[in-house]
Amino acid sequence: MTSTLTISRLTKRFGGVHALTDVSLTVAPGERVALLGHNGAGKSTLMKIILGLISPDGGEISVCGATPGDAEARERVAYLPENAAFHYALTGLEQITFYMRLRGVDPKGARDLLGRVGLGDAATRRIGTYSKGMRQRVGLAQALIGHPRLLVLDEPTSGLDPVSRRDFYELLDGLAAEGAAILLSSHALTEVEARTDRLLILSGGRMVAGGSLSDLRSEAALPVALHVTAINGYASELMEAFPNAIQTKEGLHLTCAQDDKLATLARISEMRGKVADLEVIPPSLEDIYSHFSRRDGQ
Ligand SMILES: Nc1ncnc2c1ncn2[C@@H]1O[C@H](COP(=O)(O)OP(=O)(O)OP(=O)(O)O)[C@@H](O)[C@H]1O
Repeated sequence: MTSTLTISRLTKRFGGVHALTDVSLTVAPGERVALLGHNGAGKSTLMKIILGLISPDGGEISVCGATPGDAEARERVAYLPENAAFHYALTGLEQITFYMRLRGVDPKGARDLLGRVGLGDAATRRIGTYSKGMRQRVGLAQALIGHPRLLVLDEPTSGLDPVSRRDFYELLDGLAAEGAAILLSSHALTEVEARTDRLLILSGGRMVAGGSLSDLRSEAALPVALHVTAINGYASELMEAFPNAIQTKEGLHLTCAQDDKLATLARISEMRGKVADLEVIPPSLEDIYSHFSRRDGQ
C-alpha cells in the first residue's frame, strides 16, 4: 500500500543545534503512529516540516505524493496543536462554520461535523463555556474539515481526563478505520501503547527505535522482574536458592535476562511447596522508552 507520509533521511539544523538527523519514517493509510521523545527531541520540528511551515536542510518528504506546503499537500493534511485556541465568544457552530468558509468548504456540514466529535448538543453554546475536552473536540472538528488523509496531532490528549482521553482515541480509531493516517506526539506512554499501532522514538533528533511495543520490547531485551511470595516461614530457604534476589516483606524480588526467563521459572516451579504466589513483570513502556532514549547519550 502506498504510504500517506514518507520521510527519508530528513535533516534540520538551527545554527549549531542538530534538531533532526537522518530521520526516516512512513505512515500508511489507516495507521495510527505515536511519536515519542524527550523535550527537545525534535518532534515539533518534524511536525512543522510535515506541515510545510519550515523546510528541511536535507532528505526527502512526501505527503500524499505532494511536497509539504504545496496546495495539494495542505488540502490533505490537518493539524491539531497541543492547545487549540478559539474565540470564546463564538459558538462551536459559528467557529466551525467560519473555518469551513476559510477552507472553501460548504459550511452546511458544520453541524454534522460537530455531531461527529460529540458536540452536537453543545453546538450553539459559546466556546467560552466549553470544558478543555470539548475545546479539543472543536479542534478535532476543525482538523477534519475537508476529509484530510493525514492528521498531525501534537499531544492531543494532554490535560484531558481519562474518560475524555478514551473518547478522543475512539474518534481517532473511527477516522483511521476510514483510511486516515494519524501521526500524534505524546508523553503519555501507557496511553499510546494501548491506542496506536506503532511507536516511534526520537532522541536527540535521531529516530532511535520504531515498531510495535512487542518489537521494541524484544529489541531492548531488558531484564524481566519476578516477585515471588513465600509460604510463611520459607522466605529464607527461597533466598538461599536465589542469592542474588532482594528479600522483601512477603518473599523475594529477582530479575533475569529475557533468555533466562523460562529456566528461572522452572527453578521457581521446583520449589512450589514453598511458594505461595509468583508474579512476572515485563519491562514497562517507560523502561523501554528510557532504554532507547539513553542509548543516544541523552
Ligand atoms: N526556531 C528554532 N531556533 C533554534 N533552535 C530551535 C528552533 N526550533 C527548535 N529548536 C531546537 O531544536 C531542538 C528540537 O526542538 P523541538 O521543538 O522540535 O523538540 P520537541 O521534541 O518538540 O520538544 P518538546 O517535547 O519540548 O515540545 C531543540 O534543541 C530546540 O531548542
